[in-house]
Amino acid sequence: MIKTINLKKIYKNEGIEVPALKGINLEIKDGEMVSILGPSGSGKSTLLNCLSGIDKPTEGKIIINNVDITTLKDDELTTFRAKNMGFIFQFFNLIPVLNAVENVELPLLILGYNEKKARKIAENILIEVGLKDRMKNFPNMLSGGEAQRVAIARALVTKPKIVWADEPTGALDTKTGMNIMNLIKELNEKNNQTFVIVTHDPRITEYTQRILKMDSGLLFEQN
Ligand SMILES: Nc1ncnc2c1ncn2[C@@H]1O[C@H](COP(=O)(O)OP(=O)(O)OP(=O)(O)O)[C@@H](O)[C@H]1O
Repeated sequence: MIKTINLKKIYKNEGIEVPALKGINLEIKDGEMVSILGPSGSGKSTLLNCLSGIDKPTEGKIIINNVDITTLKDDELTTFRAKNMGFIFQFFNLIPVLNAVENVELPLLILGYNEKKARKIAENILIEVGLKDRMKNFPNMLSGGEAQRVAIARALVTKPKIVWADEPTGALDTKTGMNIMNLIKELNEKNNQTFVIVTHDPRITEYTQRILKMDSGLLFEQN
């Protein structure tokens, strides 16, 4: 379970304070697929960055699988994230000098899997996302939809309990975006992983079980 207690984030820049999160209390159950919807500047990315340990909150607790991640030391947090979390970004964030299968196997190599085993697992997951014939393509030889499938495969390859997605369809045309959402939904149902998807696009929320609406650093829940 993911739980926050009175989560606050205040950015401080040259003496100016910007309160981006003003006390967020949320609970997301294991296996849930949730969207966080809100206008530009409402704090969605800040919330996702705090929940996923990319950024540190100013105040409050973030409890993930019974661990308050705000109390972890940097190296403990890095290990916790590598073991428990996967990330999907708007612009895919693939490594340009690695081909598709090399991008996907990288998280496994970082976790210490041997090369043969990592390659096999990466190939299987690329088949699962429909990219059997694109394994050796470099990112610049993939369409946007294919690149996002590779990124999804990379996010899921370590079988994380939680997958964070920041505008996963933001750089794609509508049809490709909907295909990606169908794939994410299918994987969520099959693997019972928690998906938290940040978006400003209400169409994306139709794929999720629950919508958490944000405005001005606060959360308004909707079922
Ligand atoms: N590094 C920063 N320093 C100062 N203020 C920041 C910083 N990052 C974000 N903010 C401010 O915090 C608020 C929330 O920003 P955030 O990026 O979380 O919103 P968002 O809902 O994700 O917006 P968008 O949909 O446009 O990405 C905004 O007012 C923004 O200007």
